[in-house]
Amino acid sequence: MNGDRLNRKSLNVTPLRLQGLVDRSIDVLESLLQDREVSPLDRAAIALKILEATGVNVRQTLPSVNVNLPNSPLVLGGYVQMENFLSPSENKQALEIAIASADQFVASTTTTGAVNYRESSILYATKFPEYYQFMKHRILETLPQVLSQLKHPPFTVTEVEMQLTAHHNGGYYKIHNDSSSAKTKTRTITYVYYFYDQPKAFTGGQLRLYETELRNGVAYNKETFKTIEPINNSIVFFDSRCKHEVMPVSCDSPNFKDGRFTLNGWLRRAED
Ligand SMILES: O=C(O)CCC(=O)C(=O)O
Ligand SMILES: [Fe+2]
Repeated sequence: MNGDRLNRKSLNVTPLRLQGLVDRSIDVLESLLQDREVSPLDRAAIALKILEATGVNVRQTLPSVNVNLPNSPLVLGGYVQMENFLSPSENKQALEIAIASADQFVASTTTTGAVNYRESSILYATKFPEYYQFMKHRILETLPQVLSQLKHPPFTVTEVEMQLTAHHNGGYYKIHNDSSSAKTKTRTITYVYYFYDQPKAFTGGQLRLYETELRNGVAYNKETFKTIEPINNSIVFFDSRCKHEVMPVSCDSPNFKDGRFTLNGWLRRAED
């Protein structure tokens, strides 16, 4: 039906009846807005419609708020990079742990089980409990600043996952995000701390962070990306839903100590 012709006259509605309808409609919307059984996204959509009907331009009024408004998919791609994250001796200690535990690394896998998707080896944090605790505290004390720079809402961290990952000659990790399986969906922020022996013996190994569009909770990477150099003693934080990739590593040295190492992991929130 043509909206212009849908007016009070053509429906033959009295002003009083119309006012009653408007009042009841507002009541329905108001109760939906407060109904916890209605998903936050649906409530946001209702709130947006009401605001738009009242003439408030939300996109103009709240340009810096990182909310997933209907019709405007959330785009991720921001990151925080900090250089000289640890003291020189703490940085050296990470390399010492990696070297001393060289025979305890295991081949990495992916949650989807995809083959030829990733080439690296991992040392689980249970093998370095003291350093895990130390690093966990450093990360948690940095988090408020990181979240504010990422414009990410604060959340309660329920777990800090950590592993020590080594990429040697031919190592890589193709495009993925860190939170798209049932087991990983509460991963919220990814961190990657880079370290290696100097002089640096490898080339490549950059982190590519793709602009990522979230539509109905599914992440799609765009063509555009930022390139992050894995600088010794630097750390990078980003939203775990953001798509990323580790570019191939080339290294002439056959020595384990000459690899590209990371202490990397994820800050988890509680289940919804
Ligand atoms: O090593 C990096 O730069 C990123 C590692 C990564 O993406 C991961 O372990 O999930
Ligand atoms: Fe990742």
